[in-house]
Amino acid sequence: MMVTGVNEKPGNHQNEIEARVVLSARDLCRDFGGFTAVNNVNLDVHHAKVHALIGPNGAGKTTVFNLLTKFLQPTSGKITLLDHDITKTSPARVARMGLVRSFQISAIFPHLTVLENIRVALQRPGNLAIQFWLPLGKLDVLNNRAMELLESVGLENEYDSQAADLSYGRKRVLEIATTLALDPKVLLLDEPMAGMGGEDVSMVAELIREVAKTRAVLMVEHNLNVVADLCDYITVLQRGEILAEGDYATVSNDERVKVAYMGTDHD
Ligand SMILES: Nc1ncnc2c1ncn2[C@@H]1O[C@H](COP(=O)(O)OP(=O)(O)OP(=O)(O)O)[C@@H](O)[C@H]1O
Repeated sequence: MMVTGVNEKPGNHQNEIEARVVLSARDLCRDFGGFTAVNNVNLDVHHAKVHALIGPNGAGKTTVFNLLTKFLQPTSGKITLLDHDITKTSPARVARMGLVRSFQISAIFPHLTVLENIRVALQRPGNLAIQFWLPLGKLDVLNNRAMELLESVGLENEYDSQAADLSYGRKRVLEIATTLALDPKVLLLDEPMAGMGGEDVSMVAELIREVAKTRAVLMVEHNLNVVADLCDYITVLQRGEILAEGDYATVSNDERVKVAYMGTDHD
């Protein structure tokens, strides 16, 4: 029998963690010269949820990503990560704090093996767990951790293959695995399904679903079937502003969204 304290309500703590906002933007604006690319955007990204940022070309999605990861400074507004104000923090520091962005396939080394790619990622600056072990000469720890990571994404059988020889979808899985080496609290994915066929889309969607069990995922995605299937919450941008937000049913039934983005023929 499970014993609980008088004041404890089983499940409440878990609910609190799951409801937790880990990344937020308030009144985020970015001008380029006289042009406002992002205008008063407010976002709350929650732990253990998949949040999509969608919108037509030029809506400001990439600029929002660049602002959140600090590759761009906002003209005004505030960004908070895990209750810390990161509005003026450097990109390297926000990455160390747990906000990690995945850059599609170009981020992997094609002539290294799958395992070597993960080892490189594990040895990146900021990966304190591994730096702690290496001076002790425990290189096996690195290999073990790399294999664990490969198992967690289903690439363990390809550990000795050259990354260049992987299928397109598996290259994407490997790339996401390299970002997991940093143990992000918030993972930003820029069009993770770009250029992929159906089977690969299912494989990567499954991985994202798994990854989001223990962290927040914010993704820019054009494939609306993926968004419908995978994402808990959707923010629709248009001309730098939030046009609509909510779950897929809410945004896909919004007349303004139908007109501006989806077209009325999308089911
Ligand atoms: N460095 C820049 N200088 C000037 N204008 C820029 C700059 N970066 C983006 N813009 C403009 O800001 C607007 C938003 O661009 P952004 O790339 O964020 O849109 P997006 O939603 O990511 O589009 P896409 O889906 O085509 O990638 C566009 O009109 C773009 O031309």
